[in-house]
Amino acid sequence: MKITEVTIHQLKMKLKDPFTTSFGTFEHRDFLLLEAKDESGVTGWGESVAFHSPWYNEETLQTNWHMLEDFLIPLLLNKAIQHPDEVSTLFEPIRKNNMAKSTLEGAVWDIYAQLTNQSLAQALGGTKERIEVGISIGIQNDIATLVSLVDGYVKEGYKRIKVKIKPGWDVEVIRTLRETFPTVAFMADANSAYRLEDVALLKQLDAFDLTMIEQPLASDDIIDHATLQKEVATPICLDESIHSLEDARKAVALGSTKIINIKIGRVGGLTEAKKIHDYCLAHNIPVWCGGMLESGIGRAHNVALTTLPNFIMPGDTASSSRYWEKDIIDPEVVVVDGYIDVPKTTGIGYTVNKATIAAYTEKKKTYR
Ligand SMILES: O=C(O)CCC(=O)C1=CC=C[C@@H](O)[C@@H]1C(=O)O
Ligand SMILES: [Mg+2]
Repeated sequence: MKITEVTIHQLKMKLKDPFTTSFGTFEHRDFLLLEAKDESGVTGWGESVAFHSPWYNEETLQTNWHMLEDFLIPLLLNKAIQHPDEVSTLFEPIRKNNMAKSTLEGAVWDIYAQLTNQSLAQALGGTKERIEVGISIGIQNDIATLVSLVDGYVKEGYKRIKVKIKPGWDVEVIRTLRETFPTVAFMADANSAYRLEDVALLKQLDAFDLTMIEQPLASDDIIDHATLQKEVATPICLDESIHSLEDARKAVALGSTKIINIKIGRVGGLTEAKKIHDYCLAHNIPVWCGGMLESGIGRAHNVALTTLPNFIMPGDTASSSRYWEKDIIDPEVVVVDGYIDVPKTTGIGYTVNKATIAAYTEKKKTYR
């Protein structure tokens, strides 16, 4: 297999619901799509999950475009490879920049699956025919609004509801949700909003039977999470702290985490994501697939990854219609009663709608 052409598309898509983070509120999702062609003309697609500003990690659309154009595409273009696993090996001389790496590697996996007449799920070794998913709800202006949103999603059939917490928006919010929805599976994502000194407050959350608390402490920490896990009963799940198999190994060895949120872009691609999955399976650490407000292409990659056996907790891969008036794939990703049927067709399993992509594209560039 030889990649002979790459096109980077920069898109802006309006979010149906504004997305509030520590950095502010986003009305739109800006992102890169990467379209790669091999020498036989087979086309594969990848998606950069980097945001337009470095609030989640140090990468942005612009750093991704720079890394792809000046380093990663030149390393791969016209290079004969046998398997997508070789892409991350080719990229080893490049430090970090995992989201940029994942963008190109994902397109190669899509091409490889088509060339071997497999779905991406099959190419990864996945066997599930449907995957169970949850939904992530951002911080709301008041608790009544949050309760109403949760009620709607529970009625839609989502089996797990993820809510954000931060100092001042935590114990009372979770208490109200638990009192209103006694049996719903709730988890809380703190996005590093707390410190080890907040242990007494975080222990109060033990009363509400959360399935996990995601990333309570610093985004580059493993040590303090181990100390915290000894103090709280609720399982800690790491997201931002885990960038590689090595990070996962150390976090598991230290007892810093009982669950890992795997995000393909954060860990540098599907090959590394599979290695982390396999390691966690061998060490009885359940994993689930996190979300990054992806378009249909990133969503399709998440669906395929989630078919691996140790993805035993519902992930954040909600339906396309949760985010977009019109997604860029046909059919869109649809959640029915908390499940997504896994496509059986080759590659990512959804048709990429180039006309819709063009409608959202602000700029693009082709490399040969
Ligand atoms: O894609 C989705 O719907 C999940 C989005 C989501 O919860 C997150 C995306 C990026 C950073 C965080 O805010 C949060 C997460 O940490 O998982
Ligand atoms: Mg998270």
